[in-house]
Amino acid sequence: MERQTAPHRNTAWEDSMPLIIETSHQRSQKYGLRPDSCVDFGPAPKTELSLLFEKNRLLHTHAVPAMETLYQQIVNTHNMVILTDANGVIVHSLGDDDFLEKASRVALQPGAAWSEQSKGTNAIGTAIAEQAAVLVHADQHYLTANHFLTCSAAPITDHLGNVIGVLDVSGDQRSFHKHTMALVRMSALMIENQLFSSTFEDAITLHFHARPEFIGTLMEGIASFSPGGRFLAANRNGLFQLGLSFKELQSHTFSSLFGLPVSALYEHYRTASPGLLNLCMHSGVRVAGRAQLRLSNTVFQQSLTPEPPSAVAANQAAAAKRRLSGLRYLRTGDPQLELVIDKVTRVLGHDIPIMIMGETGTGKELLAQAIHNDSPRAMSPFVAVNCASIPETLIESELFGYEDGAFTGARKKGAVGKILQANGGTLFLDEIGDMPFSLQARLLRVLQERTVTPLGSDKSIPVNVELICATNHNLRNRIAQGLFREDLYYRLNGLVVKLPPLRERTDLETVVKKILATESNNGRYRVSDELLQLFRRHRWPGNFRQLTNLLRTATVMAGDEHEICLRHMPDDFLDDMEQAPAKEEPVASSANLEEMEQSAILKALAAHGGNVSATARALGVSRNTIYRKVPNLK
Ligand SMILES: Nc1ncnc2c1ncn2[C@@H]1O[C@H](COP(=O)(O)OP(=O)(O)OP(=O)(O)O)[C@@H](O)[C@H]1O
Repeated sequence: MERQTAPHRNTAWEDSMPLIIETSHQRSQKYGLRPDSCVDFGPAPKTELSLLFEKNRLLHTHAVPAMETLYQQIVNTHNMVILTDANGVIVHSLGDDDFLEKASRVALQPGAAWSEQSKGTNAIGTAIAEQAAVLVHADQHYLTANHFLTCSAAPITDHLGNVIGVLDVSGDQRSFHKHTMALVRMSALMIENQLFSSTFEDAITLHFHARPEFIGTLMEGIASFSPGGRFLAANRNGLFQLGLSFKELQSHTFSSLFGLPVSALYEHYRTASPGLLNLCMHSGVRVAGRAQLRLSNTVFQQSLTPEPPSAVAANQAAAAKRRLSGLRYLRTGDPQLELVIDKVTRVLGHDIPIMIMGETGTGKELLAQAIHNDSPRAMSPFVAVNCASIPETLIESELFGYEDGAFTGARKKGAVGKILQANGGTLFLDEIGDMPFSLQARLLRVLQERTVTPLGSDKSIPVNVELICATNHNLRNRIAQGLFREDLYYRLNGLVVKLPPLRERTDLETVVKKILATESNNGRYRVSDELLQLFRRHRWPGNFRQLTNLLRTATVMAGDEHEICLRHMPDDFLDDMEQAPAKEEPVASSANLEEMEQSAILKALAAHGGNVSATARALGVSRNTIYRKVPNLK
């Protein structure tokens, strides 16, 4: 019987697939598997899962944002996004509920092994065996039990080129989409770049490309050098552009590769607005570059001294960067946001916990970081913890830290928890509503007693942190459901602010321009009027995260063109627009009536500069009504 191939095949990469599948089937046979083999689909024991998460903590941390972004692109398509370790064991998965249930029957869940040895030909195992992106469709899977699937996987490699994991999208084979593989490969690259950026501190990192507009995109090459200019590593695109292997590059320096002494690089960044570097690679190809200097955990864009940077320079540059990411840079003209910024500005430095509410991607973390940067604690650490993305079993050790050998799988020397890491600075607890109930009492104790006791230790360590929390749950509902402690809630909600969703923002055009300026590095792109109209009608379920991602891809699609228009939009975005042509009018349930009332009051407040009496007069209601309807105003 002829095996099915995924529809719409046409690239060279796709042409090599039949051979890869054939070879993989031969390997599967050698492993002693039979197409009708029954494999173990049972869930993995909890202890094994804890160890798996602990071993892959770094990969997981950097992969989750890319996975969530990827998932937003394929939501409601009967697909799931999967992250595995280097052996094909699933570490994390996100998916549509209906498909998750079906998937759990073939063990597409954390702890399950998808190496070729255990499941025969499949995208994850075959991507590991081939060290390449692989699409396995329907009956190309070796096991008959997996024939209902279509899977696209891309390996994730570290800065040395070792495969450390796999990113995969698996779904019902009837939901095959020709863009999925490209999305998976782009997301894997994004994770690799994230990991790469976090690997080197005390280093010069050069972002480069032959076309300046590609700097800051996924296409850019990245290479790191020691402060003295010795080559350390390059990302996948960096190696490709340099045209040398990692081994060959090890004997090179910044100067031998880019024809410029490191001292000239420092000199370049002494000027007030240094612009892009114009470099000539050892091969004679000219590239544009932007250097980034990382010193002792501090990232900064521009070295301010002629000498190899000192700690003083690092502090100056870090301060410059902080000024550029303070609250006033979030002001882009939306009245609801203006009100939020005014409120948080008033409590800065008063040790009042701030609770930021808002849908996913509305910029809660960005706001928290800006609050920290403008606060008197700006010189101390800002530490963010996402309570929803850390597996429940790890939150406790992540937050409180642990002593040597406190639990199986713990690192030998113990670890400092995030609370202590934030000492003197700000602790940002994202998705606080997802904090396990059992840990909420411990967190409350830390806040009240201002001490932390690491796991496996009997010593309490004094700690002083400013707390900012964020949630997209309604915490009062969670209290009513017995999922969130009321006492913790009242300890956390000193000032509650709500970030408006993108669809309600009145500054969409400014926001789009701002994102395009950041993404394209030199502001060369603009969005066509027609597309902007479409953006205004869209519901933006992923808010800023979705918009940023969409514009990032669009700038790559637009290439040399200056105007981004409909044809640069991905199909799924256009499909969404067709299905939901206009922002739906809100259905008047009592819950969203309340929200609508609140939103109208907030808008009126903004129009009256936050003056409650003037707002009350304008709306024809009493001041008390306003305080009652917007309880966070006090
Ligand atoms: N005002 C803004 N201008 C430009 N980009 C923004 C803005 N706000 C947020 N973003 C971008 O949107 C993405 C999501 O932002 P952020 O992580 O702060 O949102 P969030 O509300 O904390 O999301 P989640 O609830 O999912 O954790 C980030 O890439 C951020 O840089």
